[in-house]
Amino acid sequence: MASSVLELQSVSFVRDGKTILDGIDWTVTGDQRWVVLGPNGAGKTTLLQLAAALQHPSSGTVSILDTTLGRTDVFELRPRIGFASSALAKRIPAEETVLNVVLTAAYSVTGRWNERYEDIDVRRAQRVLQEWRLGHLEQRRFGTLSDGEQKRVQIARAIMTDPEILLLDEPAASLDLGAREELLQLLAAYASSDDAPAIVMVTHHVEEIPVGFSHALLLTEGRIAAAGPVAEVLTAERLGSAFGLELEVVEQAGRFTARAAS
Ligand SMILES: Nc1ncnc2c1ncn2[C@@H]1O[C@H](COP(=O)(O)OP(=O)(O)OP(=O)(O)O)[C@@H](O)[C@H]1O
Repeated sequence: MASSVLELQSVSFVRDGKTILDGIDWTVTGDQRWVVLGPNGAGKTTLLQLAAALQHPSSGTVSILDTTLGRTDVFELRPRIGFASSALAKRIPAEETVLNVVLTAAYSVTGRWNERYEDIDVRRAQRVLQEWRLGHLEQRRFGTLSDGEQKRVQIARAIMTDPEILLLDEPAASLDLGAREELLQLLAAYASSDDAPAIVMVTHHVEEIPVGFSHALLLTEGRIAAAGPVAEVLTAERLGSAFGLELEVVEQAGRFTARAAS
């Protein structure tokens, strides 16, 4: 079995007297691709922020890539973690070129300013852009891209540093059908490659789970309702209970759909 890249033990997260996460025990190994699902406010984004070393737990331990939060320099740890979220994307300057948005990841900053980049970084950024079907856009300003293109740039940026774990917060949110399907195809291809890192993706919709994702975690009111292989977790009963309605869930060729039971 692959070794763990993320391990949460008895983790709770409290803010302003509100318990946002409670008693979370969760292990992710290098060969796993997880989807995290749950109703609005369940704590999914908070969970991802702990995994990204952007927050510390109120109690319990969070170990990321064999280092324990609170006992490590997060500035050394963060470049080993790929993270993409719409909150992070809002900090990307609209006038920055696509190539620079990806290149700056090498230094974990969101604008280009005065860093010097090696040719090898530029070549890697160009290769990653090609892989995410963005090669023709490398000199375009980030702010002029479509939502679908911007989402792909965010992922390209997150994987630029060759991370050991990739965390994606709602990568397909707000995309139209074509852009969503293109992104899911790219994510499925990336997730299936041998050298891909562990992946954790937060989403609201089972329709947004790429083919090949192996595990699912269902979060409700800050607690784990179910966690394990997708076939065991993404059942009508478990999803219905998490979202509080009777559901029909269909799996076909590795993709899922869910709707209210008639
Ligand atoms: N800093 C904070 N202080 C107080 N409450 C917070 C803080 N951050 C998050 N919360 C609350 O914690 C809960 C969980 O938030 P979180 O964003 O993690 O949930 P989520 O599952 O990602 O939600 P959504 O699906 O709506 O994006 C929400 O009720 C939110 O309002």
